[in-house]
Amino acid sequence: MFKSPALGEGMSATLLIVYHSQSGSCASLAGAVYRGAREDANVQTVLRRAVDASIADLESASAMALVAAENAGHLSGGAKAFLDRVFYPAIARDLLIPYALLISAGNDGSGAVRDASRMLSGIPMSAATEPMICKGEVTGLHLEQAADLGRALAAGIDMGIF
Ligand SMILES: Cc1cc2nc3c(=O)[nH]c(=O)nc-3n(C[C@H](O)[C@H](O)[C@H](O)COP(=O)(O)O)c2cc1C
Repeated sequence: MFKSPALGEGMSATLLIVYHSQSGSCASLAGAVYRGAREDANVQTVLRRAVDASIADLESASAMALVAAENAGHLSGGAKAFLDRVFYPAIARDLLIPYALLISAGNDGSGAVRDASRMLSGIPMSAATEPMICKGEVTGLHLEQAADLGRALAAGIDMGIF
């Protein structure tokens, strides 16, 4: 792939993957996104737990993937806390970077998509892809789809689309 023409001098092409996981499901999906994205040598890929992710991580990212679960019909608390923390700082910095949502859910996921989309659109960040919802136990197919998401996001950054 080629170097993004959209990047200025000194800026890096970086995909930020932020995840919150209790049982390990979202962690394994985030890891698959990471592995897929890492295939593109022109793009730096940063994997952060939501509790550790900062506005500085977001500031240096060309795009973000948020991987989180649905809990009680809403975005999981750890992911919500991350968005709460960066919301005003991101607005202040005009961080209009594109994002992708990957939701792990027992049987629904729509509430988590609604919550995350609503908060991110308020910054306002734009959705780079349709939200991906993985229902039930994480399967090999889910992991492959997550890796494909990572590849697609990295390719978009590399080509200067994001
Ligand atoms: C407290 C709790 C509430 C949950 N609520 C929902 C829910 O409302 N809808 C749903 O589809 N799955 C629900 N689930 C299932 C989780 O979304 C699912 O197990 C997911 O894979 C958890 O990922 P994580 O452990 O990596 O955070 C819930 C799980 C827990 C522990």
